[in-house]
Amino acid sequence: MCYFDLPVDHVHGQVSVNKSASKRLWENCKWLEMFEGVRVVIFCVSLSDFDEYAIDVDGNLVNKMLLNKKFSTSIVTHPTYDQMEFLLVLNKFDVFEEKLERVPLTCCDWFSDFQPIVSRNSQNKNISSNNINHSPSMGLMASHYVAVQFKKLSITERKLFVSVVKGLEQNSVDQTLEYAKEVLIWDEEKPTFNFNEYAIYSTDTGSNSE
Ligand SMILES: Nc1nc2c(ncn2[C@@H]2O[C@H](COP(=O)(O)OP(=O)(O)OP(=O)(O)O)[C@@H](O)[C@H]2O)c(=O)[nH]1
Repeated sequence: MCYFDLPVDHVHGQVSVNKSASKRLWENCKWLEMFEGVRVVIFCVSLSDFDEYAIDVDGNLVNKMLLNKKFSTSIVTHPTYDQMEFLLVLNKFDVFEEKLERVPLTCCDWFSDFQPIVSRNSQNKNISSNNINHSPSMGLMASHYVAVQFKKLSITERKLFVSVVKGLEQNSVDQTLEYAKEVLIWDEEKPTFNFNEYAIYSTDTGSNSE
């Protein structure tokens, strides 16, 4: 199992990709030096991990989403990332949607209290999620729920930004990288930012309180 962290060098307009094997991440902390000067960490998790299993560092078979949870918690609370913004990228949305038709999200212990309100319209994947006359799809409800679960992990006051992506679609990836740039701009303007104004327009899934 591997994780991607994408340090975005906003000043130089560069994005460097760092794919790290989780085992090495736990055993060797030299990689922390690579994050010097990085202002946003893009933490990538496959939504489709919820019913998959992997061997952890102790040799136990563990649900991949629970491993993501453990790893995410350790990253978010690590002092190295104290001053960095976090963007959680929930990848493989297409696989996730397809999988939800066969496997309930609740099969993962962490998501056991997921109770979507299912209407007939929400079954129809052809309906645009932007159409306010129709319920959101199961995929959207479930990805929103997963995002909130990750947000709840942050014991700090820090905001966790979330983007849902289909990694094989260029537009989808581009949108996420654009969002990462917006996060950096938000970070720069934070000291003069009007938070009340932001609350009105934000489509973000919210903070820990949600
Ligand atoms: N359908 C789909 N495939 C994807 C997406 N993102 C990555 N993949 C594919 O998934 C495969 C595994 O890629 P990664 O997730 O990068 O690799 P990995 O982490 O070693 O694999 P997993 O442990 O299975 O997640 C590759 O064939 C990718 O092309 C996505 O959003 N949708």
